[in-house]
Amino acid sequence: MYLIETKALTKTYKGGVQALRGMDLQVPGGCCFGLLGPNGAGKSTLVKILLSIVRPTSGSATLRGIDIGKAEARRGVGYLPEGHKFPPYLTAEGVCRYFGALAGITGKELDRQVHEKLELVGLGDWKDTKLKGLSKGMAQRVGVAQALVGDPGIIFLDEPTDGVDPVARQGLRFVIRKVTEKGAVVFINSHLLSEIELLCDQVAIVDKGEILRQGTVSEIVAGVQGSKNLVKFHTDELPEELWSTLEERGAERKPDSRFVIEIQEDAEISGLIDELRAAAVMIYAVEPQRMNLEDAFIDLIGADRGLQVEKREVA
Ligand SMILES: Nc1ncnc2c1ncn2[C@@H]1O[C@H](COP(=O)(O)OP(=O)(O)OP(=O)(O)O)[C@@H](O)[C@H]1O
Repeated sequence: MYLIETKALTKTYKGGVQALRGMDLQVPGGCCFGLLGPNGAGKSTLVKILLSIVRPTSGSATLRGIDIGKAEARRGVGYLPEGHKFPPYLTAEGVCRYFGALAGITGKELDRQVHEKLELVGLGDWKDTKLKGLSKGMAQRVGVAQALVGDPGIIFLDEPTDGVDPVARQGLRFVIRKVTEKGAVVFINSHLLSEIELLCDQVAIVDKGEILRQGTVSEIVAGVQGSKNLVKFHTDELPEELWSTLEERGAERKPDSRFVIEIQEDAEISGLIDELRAAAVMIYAVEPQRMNLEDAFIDLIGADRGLQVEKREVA
């Protein structure tokens, strides 16, 4: 059973905007799932439908196998909205208590949950501070903590690292991993591709209300049109004769005694190293130049919009 599943989900807003055009999505448990797409792609609409904030026009969706039309589907669901505005007069603890109580948690269990989740996001010492006295990144961590109170099995986080500094961001990655290890799904909406690349086991790229591709980051990156397997070498100056043979095979000189060459298989790297060493050339570094999620995203969205997209240059 998938923890989140949608079938042919569509949404046409009043005025005729088709925000979703038949979305089929399956998200298993124990995974961090990233939803990526440009502005207006339909990401928030999808999350709002799953949380019953917006009604779909057609199609169906389930959370833990329960139809989203039933209130029961939302039991055990945590949510951090984008740009949340929790009352500034509440303390960090107050926010977590408020949302924990709304989820039906009471008494000692609420005390335990609130304490545990604030510690988890590194705000145990700030529990009595009012939100207006916390930095943006700290308030965001309070938002993550409240979404985790009650140990929900499905957690939606909209732009969770917005305003969070790099050290705290790493802390949040640790928190998310801990949660998914226990079998929960963390569903992330983010514009930060590098963050999604670090965090998510599964990614879906959406545009104009449709999923263009879904899979692991490496599966999505492997599908980039015209993606090349490039390797960058950093060596001593090459003898001219050797350079000529490499150039004939498509090698390209780069600054500071570096060159880049396309290979078909990783096994070719050893052969190249042997050739360089046979000519007594010192090798300082060999770096495969992998495409990243941003390249894949730009490639897919560009193709979807009929744009010619320049591939990233290897420096
Ligand atoms: N309440 C609404 N009424 C009419 N149109 C809407 C409404 N909400 C969203 N839309 C439109 O639906 C489309 C999808 O919007 P949505 O907010 O779901 O996209 P998004 O991918 O979350 O975008 P962003 O990254 O900018 O938040 C857009 O064209 C948007 O203008």
